[in-house]
Amino acid sequence: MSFEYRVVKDDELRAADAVFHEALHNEPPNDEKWPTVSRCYEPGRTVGAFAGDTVVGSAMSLASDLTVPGGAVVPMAAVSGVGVRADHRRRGALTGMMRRQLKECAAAGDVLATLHASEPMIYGRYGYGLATLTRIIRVRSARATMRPGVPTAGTVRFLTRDEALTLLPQAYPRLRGERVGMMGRPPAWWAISYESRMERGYFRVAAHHDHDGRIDGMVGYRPVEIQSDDPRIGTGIAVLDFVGENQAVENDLWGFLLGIDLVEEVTVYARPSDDPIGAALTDFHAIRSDQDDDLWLRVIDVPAALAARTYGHADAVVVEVVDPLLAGNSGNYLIGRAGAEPTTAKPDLTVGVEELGMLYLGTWRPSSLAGIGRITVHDQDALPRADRLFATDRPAWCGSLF
Ligand SMILES: CC(=O)SCCNC(=O)CCNC(=O)[C@H](O)C(C)(C)COP(=O)(O)OP(=O)(O)OC[C@H]1O[C@@H](n2cnc3c(N)ncnc32)[C@H](O)[C@@H]1OP(=O)(O)O
Repeated sequence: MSFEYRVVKDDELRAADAVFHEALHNEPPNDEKWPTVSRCYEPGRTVGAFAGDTVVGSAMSLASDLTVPGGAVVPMAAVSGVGVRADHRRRGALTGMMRRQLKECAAAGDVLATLHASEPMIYGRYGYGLATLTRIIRVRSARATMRPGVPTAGTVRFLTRDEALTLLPQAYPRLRGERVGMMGRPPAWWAISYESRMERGYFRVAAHHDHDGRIDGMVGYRPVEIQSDDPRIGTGIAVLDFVGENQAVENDLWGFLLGIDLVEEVTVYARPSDDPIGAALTDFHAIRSDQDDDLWLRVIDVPAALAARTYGHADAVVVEVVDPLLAGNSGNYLIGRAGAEPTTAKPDLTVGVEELGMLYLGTWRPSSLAGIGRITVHDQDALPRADRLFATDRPAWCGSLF
């Protein structure tokens, strides 16, 4: 059976959303919850796979933006809500939707697309490369004491639902700062990550306020059960959002979370790899952390993306980009301190568009990818230059789950 791929109409959105919920083994929202869930979708940005009139696959995106090396903010599609009905799987529905979605996003002017992958084996074939890494940090509260002298910056206070949904979107752009990999949070993001979670049940939201009462940090968390036969073992908390404007604010947010009574373990799901919490505690063994994949990035418009970021100090290299899905991207690019532009010069390196996504925010060095056979080197002398050109000062990090 072949599918039709097209943009989902407004009156088909609920059926498309049900496909996604069922693909994740969740019950689709009832009439009461649908008004909130419908706000998680932006009009005209959901692509469906249709068998006749029936939607059997769905993939949506939000119109957002991403901070790239050098500080430019680039239009980005934040892809989410991907699912195919279990009785229609492995017949190409996802492939058809991904291809159609890339075309739609390109037409909308998105230079990049990003997603968080449920399974890492899936999205490389569509040109998504693992572009930022994150740390899942677990802290045993009972062993966690802040060292004396750790700077603090204000106070933490719980927000009501209405406060959270009005005050946090206003505060976030300032907190985002210039960190590479951080993204804009459009209204639909707040519907997905805060409003829906608050509506589904217990989701606590607290904001950090500076000494003038201005919000400069936020955390959102929910309690989770810790498996144990010991009835005295308390609960755990899972922190799904944790952003502070500066280190002192983040120290306070950590202090707040680790000070909540009857909590055995605090797990923060998305922290940058350079979060210094371990060194801020008296007992480094109070924490355990796992590296995890964060943003998968697909460059939709290669010339625009390469021109948008800045590069380190090194002589130029010529990089050939190969993009089997969006042919206009394939070609040679001269990349140097002054920027990047198409060239007819012969390439020093050849990279697939997936690997370009891995290099773009500075997370991986070209020489590392060459060492594992993921990019082809025509001139070995170009590799250290490419390493310096693509390098960034600080690890890229997104921090917004979607
Ligand atoms: C960004 C997000 O929203 S993440 C959430 C993603 N959603 C889910 O995980 C929900 C549960 N899973 C699903 O709904 C579906 O299985 C999907 C969406 C992952 C895949 O949909 P399908 O229509 O079956 O994919 P399709 O038939 O187009 O397969 C495309 C390719 O990916 C491969 N593939 C698909 N799913 C998987 C998987 N889980 N593991 C490994 N390979 C996979 C297929 O083998 C195929 O490979 P090929 O190109 O070499 O032929």
